[in-house]
Amino acid sequence: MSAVIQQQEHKQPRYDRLGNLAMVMPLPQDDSQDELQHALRLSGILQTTLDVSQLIDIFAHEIIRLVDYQSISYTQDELGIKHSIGNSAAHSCTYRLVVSGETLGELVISRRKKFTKAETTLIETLLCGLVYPLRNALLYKKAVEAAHKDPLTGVNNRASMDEVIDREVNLAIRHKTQLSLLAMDIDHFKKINDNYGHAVGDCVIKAVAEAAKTAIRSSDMVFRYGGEEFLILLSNTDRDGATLLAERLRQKIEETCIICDGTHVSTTVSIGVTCTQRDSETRESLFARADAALYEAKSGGRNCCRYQAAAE
Ligand SMILES: Nc1nc2c(ncn2[C@@H]2O[C@H](COP(=O)(O)OP(=O)(O)OP(=O)(O)O)[C@@H](O)[C@H]2O)c(=O)[nH]1
Repeated sequence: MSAVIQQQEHKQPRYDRLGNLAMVMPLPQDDSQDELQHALRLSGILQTTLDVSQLIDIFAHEIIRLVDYQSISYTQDELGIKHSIGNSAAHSCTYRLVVSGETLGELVISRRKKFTKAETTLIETLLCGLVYPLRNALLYKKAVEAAHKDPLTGVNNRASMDEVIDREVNLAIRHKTQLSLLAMDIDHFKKINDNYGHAVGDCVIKAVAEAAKTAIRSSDMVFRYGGEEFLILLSNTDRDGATLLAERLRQKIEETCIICDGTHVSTTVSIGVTCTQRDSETRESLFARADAALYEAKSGGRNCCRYQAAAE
């Protein structure tokens, strides 16, 4: 196994106090104008997208003409971004990208041959062309995520459900697969608020969301649809699969001891289940059946799951 040699570790590009691009990195006396031109040109090309992965792809594609490398990988932990191009090699330069005190992530460039001083200087100058477009792309990604996420639980919000449901129903009809919908509601949640206070109520909502997130596959989606109501969309899942998952989730929540600021709380949920059955299926028909099934579960004593099929 070959050792990875950190040729530059956690090297941060420097900026003047105004964040002036031309002043970002100290340029060598020779060829400095050329390098600056490359960075400015690169920056212009990179301004054309707000997609982080695409940005790294363009950066990688552009710099290969100037610096030979085997791989480039970019990681941004906060947004869970990991994007790699090529296979990593023995020698690497690692850069922690920082703008105005804000960390944008880490970029690693590697190759079999050691990088020369002139090459690392060039890479650092080129990175100046990347950081501002990258910061804009990350800000955009954060804003888009915030618009689609419920701030309390981190799961998708109602607006997000409204955006995806039609597409998912249409896909299921077109591909003749089954889409299942679970409507899950916390039982007697008002009592939890009344007995323990809203902070504990919020903590219970978070715990239920977490249980739902961990119970589903990565292709499935959880949405907080109302105060203590969640919708779960299961693609490629038929009645048997959906009722099995619903029952497993119900049991898991029943068995979980939720600890909120030292207070131990237990709770249960009722779940209504339905799935797409015919080509005329719409979001309205699916929602109506999931709702009716949830109502049946509530009136059937709560802490249970019910399935509602489409009328013949
Ligand atoms: N803590 C907290 N409470 C919320 C939130 N959203 C809604 N609620 C409360 O959730 C409660 C829901 O009460 P109900 O609709 O009567 O339902 P329930 O008590 O769960 O009764 P069943 O659904 O019939 O089992 C209300 O008291 C709302 O104020 C929230 O974000 N946080």
